[in-house]
Amino acid sequence: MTRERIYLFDTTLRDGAQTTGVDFSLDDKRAVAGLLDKLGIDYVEGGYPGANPLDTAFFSEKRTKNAKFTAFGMTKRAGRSASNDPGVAALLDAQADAICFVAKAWDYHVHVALEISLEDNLLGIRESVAAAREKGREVAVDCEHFFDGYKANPEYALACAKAAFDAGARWVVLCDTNGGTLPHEVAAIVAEVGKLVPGSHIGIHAHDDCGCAVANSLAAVEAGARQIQGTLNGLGERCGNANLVTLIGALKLKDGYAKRFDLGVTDETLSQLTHVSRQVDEILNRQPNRHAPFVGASAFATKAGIHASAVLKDPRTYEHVEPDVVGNVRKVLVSDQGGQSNVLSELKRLGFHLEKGDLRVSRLLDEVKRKESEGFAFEGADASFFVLVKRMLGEVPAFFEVERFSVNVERRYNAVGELVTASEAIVKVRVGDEVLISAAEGNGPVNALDVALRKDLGKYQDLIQDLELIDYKVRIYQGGSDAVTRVLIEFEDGAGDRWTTIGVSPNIIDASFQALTDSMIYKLLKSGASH
Ligand SMILES: CC(=O)SCCNC(=O)CCNC(=O)[C@H](O)C(C)(C)COP(=O)(O)OP(=O)(O)OC[C@H]1O[C@@H](n2cnc3c(N)ncnc32)[C@H](O)[C@@H]1OP(=O)(O)O
Ligand SMILES: CC(=O)C(=O)O
Repeated sequence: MTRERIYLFDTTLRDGAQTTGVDFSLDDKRAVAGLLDKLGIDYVEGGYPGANPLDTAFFSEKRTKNAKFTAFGMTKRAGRSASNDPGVAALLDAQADAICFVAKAWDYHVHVALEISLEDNLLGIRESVAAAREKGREVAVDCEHFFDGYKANPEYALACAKAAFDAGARWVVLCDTNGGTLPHEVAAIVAEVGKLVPGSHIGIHAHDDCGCAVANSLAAVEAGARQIQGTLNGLGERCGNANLVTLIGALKLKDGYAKRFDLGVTDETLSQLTHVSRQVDEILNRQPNRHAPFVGASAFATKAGIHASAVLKDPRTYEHVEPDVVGNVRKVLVSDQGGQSNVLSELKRLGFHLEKGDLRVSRLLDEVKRKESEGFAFEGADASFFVLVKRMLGEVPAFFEVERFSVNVERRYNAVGELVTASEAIVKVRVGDEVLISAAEGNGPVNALDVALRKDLGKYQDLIQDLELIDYKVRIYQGGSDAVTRVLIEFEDGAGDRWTTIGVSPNIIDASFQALTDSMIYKLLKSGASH
């Protein structure tokens, strides 16, 4: 069977920039374009030259090596020629391989938003496409609101698509701009367009307002479309766009597609998918979605005991694809939902050699379940689990003992009426026969406690010197008067290793203290320190 090509068109840097809370700098844009280029995306839409200085600057040079670098903008305004339209001029001036025009395809929008005649809108499409073709650019036309427009006035929506194609657009992209269309409607409407415009020239641009953007994109492919527009991690206006990361996973790995279609994304670059997805979140300072298909930290994490038992026998029992093909990893979590298989798997990963049936394994499982009922959650605190196992095995030396600590938090106005906040901590630790007292100030009580605790650990001081507190998370575990605070603290050491510990207490400082001391003990164990 000959395989057809599906072209991927990324609009992270344009529609993705329309996401609430997302602001790309020029460097961010460069970095994202580089990631997309390496991944094998066919078109990288870099933004809207002329709309703002940053996007105009981004188009001062071509930013991709392999992908077609694409400039986005609207068709010419009515009442002037394309050559006299500053918006079209900015697009033609851009150092881009391709231009993607947005054009109205819903008669209602032409009347209400543009306030022009239906014929003038068609003229705008034709003349804008022709102007770009004359300058040697490849052209795509995003037919805005195509599906809503088709439902309201199919003849006019089709006339817009046909006008774009006849004027020389390589791609006529059908947009579900408001994201309200369902897969069966997309399939039927794309098939109708296919009677006028060959499927090899039809694209789909789906928004996710019904949670159907990926399904709609696949439905369009089934109906003949051969270009898919989307964004990394589903960024985009309102609820976002079709998530290209998910689509790449489906198109590359699902039999129905992988056998029929080729993509620019190779098997090798597919293994970078998780990295690319997380890198974009890193660039944007966003928390990655743990539950993202294919690439989320939980996408191959097994928590339930019955699942874990089967996964350890054969991962295919609960996994639809292998995690490493997309650069992700399998994880079996230890929690109150798990059984001995979960614990054994985690023990093996951490380097402990205990067998199923060993009484220590069931004792450990009982202890995990008991502690989780108090509010602990070990699935996100691997270092605390490690310390717990070592304790159960009697392998934690008495490194140090904290005899007492106190924390003082002050908020006051000074003599000249300025607000002053201060936090101080004092920690008294016994290390062997030595009693050490340290005091420290911090930008908050936990910081002060952390600094005081790590100020002087006597003979262990050198081993904890390189620790850096990376992240601190607090969650109230139960509501009402029984509320307990769960604190998760992430540390990194000089070797670049990161780990997370947990503390639980009705008192936030005490919970933080538990997590801090677990981290010190973990680091000392990791360093091979002895009593
Ligand atoms: C569905 C989408 O996501 S389309 C992409 C939307 N993205 C953006 O809008 C981001 C960048 N946009 C911008 O920076 C600005 O809107 C600009 C620079 C493009 C235009 O700014 P302004 O000239 O101040 O216009 P403004 O944003 O207020 O309104 C848009 C104008 O474009 C017209 N217009 C909208 N779509 C089209 C089109 N496809 N073809 C021709 N004109 C259009 C509107 O009728 C409106 O005209 P009006 O001012 O005569 O009423
Ligand atoms: C073009 C575009 O972003 C849309 O119609 O949603």
